[in-house]
Amino acid sequence: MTTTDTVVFDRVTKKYGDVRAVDEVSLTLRPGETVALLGPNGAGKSTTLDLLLGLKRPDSGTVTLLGTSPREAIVAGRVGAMLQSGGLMGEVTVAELVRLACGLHPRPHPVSEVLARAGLTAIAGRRADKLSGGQAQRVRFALATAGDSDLIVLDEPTTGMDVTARRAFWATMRDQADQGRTVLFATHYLEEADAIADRVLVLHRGRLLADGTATEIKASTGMRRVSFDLPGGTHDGTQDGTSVALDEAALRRLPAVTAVTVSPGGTVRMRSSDADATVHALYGLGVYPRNLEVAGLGLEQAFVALTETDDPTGTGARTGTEEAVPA
Ligand SMILES: Nc1ncnc2c1ncn2[C@@H]1O[C@H](COP(=O)(O)OP(=O)(O)OP(=O)(O)O)[C@@H](O)[C@H]1O
Repeated sequence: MTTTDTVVFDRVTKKYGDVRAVDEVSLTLRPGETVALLGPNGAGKSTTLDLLLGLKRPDSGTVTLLGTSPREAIVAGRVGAMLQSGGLMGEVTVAELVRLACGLHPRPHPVSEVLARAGLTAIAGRRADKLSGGQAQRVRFALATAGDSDLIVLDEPTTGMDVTARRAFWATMRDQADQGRTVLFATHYLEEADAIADRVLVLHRGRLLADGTATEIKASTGMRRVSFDLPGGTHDGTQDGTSVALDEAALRRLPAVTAVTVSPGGTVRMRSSDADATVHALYGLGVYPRNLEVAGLGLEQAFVALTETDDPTGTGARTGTEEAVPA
């Protein structure tokens, strides 16, 4: 393993016509880091991974892998990748496919070890094109870890895997990072990013909106979650039982509130940029909430808050009116 930075993007831009799929992105990934790449559909995650793997060339800026070009790093077997698309070769067994991948790698691991790590030993004799979705994902994972690579790139790796397979997969990846490898994965599962990644990158409309630990990203929004139950499960939550029109619209008008949902059972969830002011105003309305909780945002809510304030007009206006506040 080398101490050179594993990945360096220096002001990388990739355009498709008028679309800036990747827009002036600069980042550095280091050995031993597990990094999640997050972003809504079309944010530029796959394009970023393609640029990183040398499958696409930037229009401007430079991509450096392990101190050299993506192509050279890949030819030297220093990068293992598990991409979303692509069927597996037919007519061959899982073991034959893994043997082939190991045979092509300059620093291969033993075939039996690769099969075992991916949980494929029991189905090693099956035809590779006759597998379930989750099994096929595990084969792709095996191909990505066939040799001793410095960087492992995974595009939505756990899609289709069941809970047990997912757990085993991430334990293995953690192990790979502990051995000094860099693991970069794109995902839509924010809870996985939160639980597994040392570092989270948030892409939106091609730009890198956030780069930090999950904790830093949650805190960076400056937002808090405020939740409470309305007395009696109704929307009339006054102390003396008299009615206040406390519907979603009224809650939305409270100071600093940026999002509201009210469940049919009367549980209110709000997002606020100043929880003290919001709660104070709530009491000011004569409402006495039960089970009041004020907490930091989860990664999913932080992600929504970050990406929705990055609107195309640059005005910070919210997108969508029927916004949900994930629990
Ligand atoms: N070959 C292409 N030709 C034209 N536009 C493209 C091409 N590939 C991607 N794009 C556009 O570039 C932008 C980024 O796409 P990309 O596939 O990188 O996003 P993504 O974050 O991986 O999305 P998803 O989560 O849906 O997989 C999108 O607006 C997409 O429509």
